[in-house]
Amino acid sequence: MAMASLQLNNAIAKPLFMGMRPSFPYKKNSVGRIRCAATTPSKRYTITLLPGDGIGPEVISVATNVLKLAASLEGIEFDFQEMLVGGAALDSTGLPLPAETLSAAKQSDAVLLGAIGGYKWDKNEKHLKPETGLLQLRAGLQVFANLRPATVLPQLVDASTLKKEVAEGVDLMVVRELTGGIYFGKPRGFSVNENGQEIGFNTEVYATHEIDRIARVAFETARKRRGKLCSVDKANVLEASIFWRKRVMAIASEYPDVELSHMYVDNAAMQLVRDPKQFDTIVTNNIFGDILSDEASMITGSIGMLPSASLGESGPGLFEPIHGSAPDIAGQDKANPLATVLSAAMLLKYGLGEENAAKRIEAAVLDTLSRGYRTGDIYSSGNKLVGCKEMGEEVLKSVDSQVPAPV
Ligand SMILES: NC(=O)C1=CN([C@@H]2O[C@H](COP(=O)(O)OP(=O)(O)OC[C@H]3O[C@@H](n4cnc5c(N)ncnc54)[C@H](O)[C@@H]3O)[C@@H](O)[C@H]2O)C=CC1
Ligand SMILES: CC(C)CC(=O)C(=O)O
Ligand SMILES: [Mg+2]
Repeated sequence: MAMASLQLNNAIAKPLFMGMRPSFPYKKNSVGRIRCAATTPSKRYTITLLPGDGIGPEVISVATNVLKLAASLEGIEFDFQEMLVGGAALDSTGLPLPAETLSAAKQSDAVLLGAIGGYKWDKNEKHLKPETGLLQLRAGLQVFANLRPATVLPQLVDASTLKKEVAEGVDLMVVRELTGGIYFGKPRGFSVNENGQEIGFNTEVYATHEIDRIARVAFETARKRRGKLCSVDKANVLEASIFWRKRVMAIASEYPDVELSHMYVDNAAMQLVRDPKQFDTIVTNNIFGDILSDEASMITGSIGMLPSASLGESGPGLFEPIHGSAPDIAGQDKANPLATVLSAAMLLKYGLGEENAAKRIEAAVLDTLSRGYRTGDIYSSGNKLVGCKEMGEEVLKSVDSQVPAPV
């Protein structure tokens, strides 16, 4: 648990995911030409692995190998404990988040998750859905700040669905509130209204402290980036958004150096594809952040490229790709593992404070892409089409061959 309580401070004290920026100063070299000398292992961390469902186990297997190798080159060792979550946990234990999984996660230094969910469990009652297990995990770890960086890598400009001149150079960060809002609000449920009609309902609710703490994370994040924060809400319609905006404006007085703007979520969805370069840091609630980050991922080429870090005030962070279990491609070796590999880099950097090992992974991903390897979701002609496993093997080769990144 050594570094765990430092996570949020660490995350907001440093430029978030600067390593993904095209200007990242790493030394690219041909695979196999240079072999880094391993240092003597001196640090040991416990990592809880939660592969989950669908493509989850495929991408976790790749990311774990990359994590191990990159860390070992920095003298870091891991004790991995693999636990059940989601549909896999339901099938084995009858619960989407068994108590022993949460307990193991809480006691570890960081948690790396693949994805949960699948057709098999879609008709389950709410409390027996894989998704409920994920929400319980996030709430149980109290990881309220979900950082989702969307960076268009120079190697992948052609993979973007947007025109080159629109996509090129995009580097934004979505700061999503993760443990409140409509995904958790009460009352919720099914009922019958006064006309005898069946209804389903949820509640979007935020308390002062929930908005204040995510706003502070977002202001700190923006301060370390390009100093611009856009708060996205629906304050023209929703009381919860009117309150959100009021609190964000109140917290803004603590950050006079950060330029704050506000945008309605429908406009934000449109602006993201019209002119994404206008955004630096976006702060928004749980559901809007979920949706807008999926949209932002496509600017970068694929949802298979976007990592995330979920951090709290103390305790281990949760690191996961932003995508789901992709049942349509599960078990076919088609998944892009890079979002999970990059989530492992975020784990090292923000979860453990092991920035050099994180840089090794980020540099290896860039190197692998520079060498032309592409999974189907980011493929464009002239490149080498590979599956999930082969992409993982190529990233490992790049990790193995890198000059250590500068501190
Ligand atoms: N954090 C999590 O574990 C999440 C779980 N889910 C769950 O996942 C299941 C499927 O949900 P969907 O709405 O289909 O979202 P999804 O993100 O799983 O898939 C959407 C589309 O993107 C593709 N895709 C996703 N990840 C990819 C990757 N790494 N490489 C290549 N292609 C990739 C899929 O093949 C699919 O066509 C559902 O049960 C859902 O509840 C959804 C989102 C997040
Ligand atoms: C599966 C949901 C619980 C959440 C989701 O889609 C996400 O966090 O990206
Ligand atoms: Mg989502």
